[in-house]
Amino acid sequence: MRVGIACARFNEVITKLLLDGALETLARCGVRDSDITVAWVPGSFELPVVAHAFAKSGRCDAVICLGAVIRGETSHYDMVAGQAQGGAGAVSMDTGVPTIFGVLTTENLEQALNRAGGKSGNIGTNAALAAVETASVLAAIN
Ligand SMILES: O=c1[nH]c(NC[C@H](O)[C@H](O)[C@H](O)CO)c([N+](=O)[O-])c(=O)[nH]1
Repeated sequence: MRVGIACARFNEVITKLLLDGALETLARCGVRDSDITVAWVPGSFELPVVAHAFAKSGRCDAVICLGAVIRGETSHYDMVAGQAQGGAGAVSMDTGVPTIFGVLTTENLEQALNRAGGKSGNIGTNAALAAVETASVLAAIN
């Protein structure tokens, strides 16, 4: 299975933890390092365009978008989060390549840390599992 991961650098203290969780989970699922490509983008707003490139490349069976949008620190929270969510969904439907939304949208940094390997788990891990399962389902159908 080949996986493309688009990771936002904004709030990198969080997104690096999400990426670590995703990579560890993909390895546990048997995905080879050589079949994983990670691309860093400035922020979550840029995730969809890189996800689309991964999906259209023909070299990814699944794409994972990782980011952290924190309301307490931005006046355009809804726009950034909306673009990331809507964009990831559009890539999935436009290309047929499962594009997983692993973007945290939280009120504050503490909530984000709790969901990046803290007491609420790691959204990066969840996203990796969703990518592997959905790609497997599609492979069985197609
Ligand atoms: O990923 C994020 N990008 C953010 N902004 C940058 C945005 O994603 C774009 O990179 C930027 O608007 C340039 O297009 C955030 N805030 O503004 O706070 C944020 O919380 N998270």
